[in-house]
Amino acid sequence: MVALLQFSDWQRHLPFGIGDFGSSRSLSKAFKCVNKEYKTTILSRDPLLIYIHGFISTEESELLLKLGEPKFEPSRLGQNERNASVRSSTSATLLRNEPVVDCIAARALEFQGSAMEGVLDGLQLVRYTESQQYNAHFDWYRGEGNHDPEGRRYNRLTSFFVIVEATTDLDGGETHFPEVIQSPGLLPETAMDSIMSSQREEYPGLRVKPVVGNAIFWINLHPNGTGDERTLHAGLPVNRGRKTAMNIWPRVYF
Ligand SMILES: O=C(O)CCC(=O)C(=O)O
Ligand SMILES: [Fe+2]
Repeated sequence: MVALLQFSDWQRHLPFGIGDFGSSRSLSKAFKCVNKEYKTTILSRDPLLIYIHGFISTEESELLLKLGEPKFEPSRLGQNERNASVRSSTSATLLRNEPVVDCIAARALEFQGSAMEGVLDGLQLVRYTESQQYNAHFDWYRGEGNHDPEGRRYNRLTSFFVIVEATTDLDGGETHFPEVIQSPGLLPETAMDSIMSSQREEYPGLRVKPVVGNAIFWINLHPNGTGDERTLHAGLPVNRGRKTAMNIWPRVYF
């Protein structure tokens, strides 16, 4: 069943949503936010890592690309720093109040259930072309976490990494979790083949292939709020073609 999500439903989830609210001619004004159906596969129990099949529709990915297209600029590390040897991709910040963006944000919060205060970081597209990559890193902040403009302390509780574009010639560009070993018996080989790339000795661990519309979700923090080192991950170099994805990072406040 596909139900229409009312404006008030998803607005209620996003009381303090951050992001760029700047004005735009809403490209996605005619877009209808539906409760999209998707399927899930657990890739790892601990840390929890879930693969989501069909998290966004073709219409949604096309709209996201249209919105992001004019805005790609070299990706940052943290707030302002740039270092192409660590992260050589380009990024485009997506505007909030854009129906397709808010629809996907609401879907992400609904997926994780314990939506806390519904505040999201990210909401940006990240794009890799040939030889571009993002070295192994954590999405969570070390130490005390980060502070919002009101001085409240938070960290990134979870991560959604949603593939928005993967050209037909795309080679490489897997999301690699070197510390995650596939839980024995969790998945049949055949299911794994469609999600994982074949063995690449130089990258042991979990290598998730970029497939348009699908997403990876994981939990960044231990129950006591500290960062889980096992969530270390990288965007492996794209050897050929182009990959574009969307980051969503729901926060937890302390
Ligand atoms: O490109 C990838 O596969 C991962 C990107 C990533 O981890 C990030 O943007 O934080
Ligand atoms: Fe990341």
